[in-house]
Amino acid sequence: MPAALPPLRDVITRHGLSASKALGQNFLFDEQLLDRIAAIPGSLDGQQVLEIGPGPGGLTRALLRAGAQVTAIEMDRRCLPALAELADVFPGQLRVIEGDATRVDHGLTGPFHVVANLPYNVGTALLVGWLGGQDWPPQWASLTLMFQLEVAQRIVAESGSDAYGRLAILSQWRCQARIAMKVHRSAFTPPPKVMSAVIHLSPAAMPHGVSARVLERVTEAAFGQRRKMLRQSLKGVPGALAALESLGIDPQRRAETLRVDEFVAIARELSKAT
Ligand SMILES: C[S@@+](CC[C@H](N)C(=O)[O-])C[C@H]1O[C@@H](n2cnc3c(N)ncnc32)[C@H](O)[C@@H]1O
Repeated sequence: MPAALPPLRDVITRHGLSASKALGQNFLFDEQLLDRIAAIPGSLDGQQVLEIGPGPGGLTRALLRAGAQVTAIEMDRRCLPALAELADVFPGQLRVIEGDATRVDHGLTGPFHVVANLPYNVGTALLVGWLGGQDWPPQWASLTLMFQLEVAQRIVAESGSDAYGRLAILSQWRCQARIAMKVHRSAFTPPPKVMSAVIHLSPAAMPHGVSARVLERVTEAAFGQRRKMLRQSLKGVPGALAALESLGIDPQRRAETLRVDEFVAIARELSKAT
């Protein structure tokens, strides 16, 4: 059992880690809450975990306590001494990479879980990156990510709702996506203006014969003009109107009324031609 760790507030004070707004820093100090987040992917004992933005290491501690082998990417070099202390307490379990997670290579091979209290300014871009690409199943075994509640609701939204759009389709067409936990703004230091939620995604079977790139193109066009009828919004996508006709999808419908499987069917028709 590792030595007792100092309270996170002391770590912040000792290392002078005043929260930077530019780096999206809202820290979590409640260790019970952090342990509950680390438990969302299931047992992490001996599993590889990629953490983005460990900051002073609150969530990192919880992952290490759960027995994970953690690779953590942090952009703020002020946090590195605090993370080095954590690495000493959990020998051989923590590897820290200094850099921008949207650019650096994590170097992980084999399946890994992603667990992160993401910086809000880069969270959606990272998620879209993890969800993309033709290779499926992906390298990651699950994604457990903190988002603003409003973004989390867009990820799990069903067709017909205001939150439904591109992010819902990219998240749901070959993943199981759910909101695992809502987190009150007061849990963070400093508290952000909005509520948060942890989403959990795990890879599901990839629908047959569908190009991920084509699906992305179709959803981008359809939701680029979400209030317009499909016959208007999809006009610029070659073959899309013919695909609607052959699938019996009324071109007078609007994007937000189409279910995920209907978007997948359109992309499959178009993928035949590419
Ligand atoms: C919301 S804070 C979370 C901190 C800590 N994980 C916690 O739960 O208390 C986001 C963290 O991501 C870091 N960060 C911001 N942009 C980053 C980027 N592009 N790549 C890596 N880390 C980044 C920030 O410095 C900060 O430590």
